[in-house]
Amino acid sequence: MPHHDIVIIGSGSGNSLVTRRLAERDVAIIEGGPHFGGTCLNVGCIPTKMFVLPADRADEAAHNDRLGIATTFDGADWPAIRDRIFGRIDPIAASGEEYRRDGERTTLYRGHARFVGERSLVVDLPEGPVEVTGDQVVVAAGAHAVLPPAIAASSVPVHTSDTIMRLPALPERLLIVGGGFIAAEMAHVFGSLGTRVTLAVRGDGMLRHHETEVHQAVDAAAADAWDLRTGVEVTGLEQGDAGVVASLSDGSTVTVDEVLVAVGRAPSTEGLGCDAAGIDLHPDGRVVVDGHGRTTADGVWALGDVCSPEQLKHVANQQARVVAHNLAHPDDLRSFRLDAVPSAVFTHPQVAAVGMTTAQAQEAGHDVVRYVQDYGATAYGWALEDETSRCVLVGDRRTGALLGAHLVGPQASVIIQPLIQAMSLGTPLTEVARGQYWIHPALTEVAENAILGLLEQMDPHVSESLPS
Ligand SMILES: Cc1cc2nc3c(=O)[nH]c(=O)nc-3n(C[C@H](O)[C@H](O)[C@H](O)COP(=O)(O)OP(=O)(O)OC[C@H]3O[C@@H](n4cnc5c(N)ncnc54)[C@H](O)[C@@H]3O)c2cc1C
Ligand SMILES: NC(=O)c1ccc[n+]([C@@H]2O[C@H](COP(=O)([O-])OP(=O)(O)OC[C@H]3O[C@@H](n4cnc5c(N)ncnc54)[C@H](O)[C@@H]3O)[C@@H](O)[C@H]2O)c1
Repeated sequence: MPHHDIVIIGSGSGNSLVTRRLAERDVAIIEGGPHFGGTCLNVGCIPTKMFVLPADRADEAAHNDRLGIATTFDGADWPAIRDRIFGRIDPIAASGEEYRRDGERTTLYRGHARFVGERSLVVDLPEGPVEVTGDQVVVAAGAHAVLPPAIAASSVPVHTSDTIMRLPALPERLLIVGGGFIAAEMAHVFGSLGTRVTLAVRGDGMLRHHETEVHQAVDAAAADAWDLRTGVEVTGLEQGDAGVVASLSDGSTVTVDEVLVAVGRAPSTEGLGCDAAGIDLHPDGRVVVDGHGRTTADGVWALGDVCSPEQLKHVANQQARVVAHNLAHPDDLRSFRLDAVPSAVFTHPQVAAVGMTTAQAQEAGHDVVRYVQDYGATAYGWALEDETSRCVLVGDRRTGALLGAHLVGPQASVIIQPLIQAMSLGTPLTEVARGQYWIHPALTEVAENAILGLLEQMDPHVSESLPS
C-alpha cells in the first residue's frame, strides 16, 4: 500500500501547495477529473475571461457611435476564438500534469478518491483501485455545477460551464438558466458575439446579492441586450423539430439550440467518504474547517471551494498558501483571511464588490452612511460619455470605517483595488483620500471622489481638516 508524507485530493489550488517549502516531502496528488489543474485553469476563471475580452471588444464596436466613431461588429469566428483559447490552456494543463507525474518527489494518481479510514483513501485508477495513505491529507476537491431537478430529470442534453465553452459552433439561440455569476458572464460572452440569449432567472432580477444600484444597472443592461425572463423556473425540456423547447413556470416556452445551466456549484464531498475519515460537513456539504484549514479529522486539512463559503480563486489561493505554510510549520499556524473578500463579475457592465451591502450593514447594526459616486461626474467618465456607471460606498458614521464598496461600470474590477486595500489594511479613509496622489484624469478618480463624498456624509466639515 503506497504511503506518502502528504496526499492532496484535487489538482486545482491543491497543486499549488507543492512549493519549495515542502520540497523535502514525498507528495501525492490525486486528480479524478478530465483535466489536470482544476476549475480555474480549465473551465473557470481563465477561459471565461479569455472569452469575455473578445465579447467586450465586439460590444464596444457595436456601440462606438456615441463617441463619434463609426464601427460595426461584423461577427465572431467562434472556432478560431475557442481554439486560440484552449490552444493556450490545454498545453499548460498537459505540461502541469506531466511535471507532477515525472516529479522526483511527487506521485500523480489519476482517478477518483474516497476515504476508507483515517488518512486512508481508495483511488479508482483505470487499471483498478489502489489504497493510498498519508501522514497528512489535504482535501482540495473543489465544487461542481448542479442541475435543478426538472432539468436533471429530462433526457435533453444540457451544458454547464464545463462544456459550453467548447461548443463546435456559436449557437444561434441559447437559453441560460440562472441569474448569478456564470449566467451574467456567459450571457455577455454569447450575446455580444452574436447569439440570441434568453435568461430564465428564478428571482426578480440578476445578481440579487449585490448592492441595489449595482443589480439595478445590470438588470437594465440585461433587459436591453438579452431576453430577460424573471420570476421563472424551467419546468421541462423537450427536443422539438425547431430546437430544444424549454417550458417555463409562467406557462411560456422558449425554443433554443443550446441550454446552459448555471444555478450554483456544490462542494464535491458527495462520494468522498468523509464519514469514514471523521471529517464533519456543513449542512450544505462543505467541509468544516477551523481558521487554519484543519478539518475535524486529525492530520486532514481542506482549502478552496470544498470548504469555503466564497467560491473564488483568490480565496482558494490564499487558503493554499496558508495550508502550505501550516503543513511545513505546525507550531506556527497561519490563518485564512475571512474579511474584505472581494469579487468581480465580468459581465456587461462589469461589477465589483467588497464587504457589506447597505442592507447587510444595517442588519449588522452599523450607523450606516452611504455615498453614490457616478462615473459620469469624473473627467474620465465624461470621456466615456458614461451615464449608468456608479460606485457605492457604505460606511459607519460612528467609527469612520469603510464597510463596503460596490461598483458597476467599466474597469470596476480594477478601480475597486484601492478600496479593498483600505478595508484590508484598515487605513483611515482620510489617509487613503489625501495621503497619496491619484492620477488625473484616470478612472481611479471615481474611487477618490467616492471616498471624499463618503467622508463628507460622515462629517460635513471634513474638508477643513483633510491634509492637502
Ligand atoms: C465558469 C467559472 C468561472 C469562474 N470565474 C472566476 C473568476 O473570474 N474569478 C474567481 O475568483 N473565481 C472564479 N471561479 C471560481 C474558481 O474557479 C474556483 O473558486 C476555484 O477554481 C476553486 O479552486 P479549488 O482548488 O478549490 O477547486 P478546483 O479548481 O475545482 O479543483 C478541485 C479538483 O479536485 C478534483 N476532484 C474533486 N473530487 C475529487 C475526488 N474525489 N478525487 C480526485 N479528484 C477530485 C476535481 O476534478 C478538480 O480538478 C469561476 C468558476 C467557474 C465555474
Ligand atoms: N467572476 C467570478 O469571480 C466568477 C465567475 C463565475 C463563477 N464564479 C463562482 O462560481 C460560483 C457558481 O456560479 P453560479 O453562477 O453557478 O452560481 P451563483 O450562486 O452565482 O448563482 C446561481 C443563480 O442561480 C439561481 N438559481 C438557483 N437555483 C435555481 C433554480 N432551481 N432555477 C433557476 N435559478 C436558480 C440563483 O438564484 C442564482 O441567481 C459563484 O457563486 C462564484 O463564486 C465566480
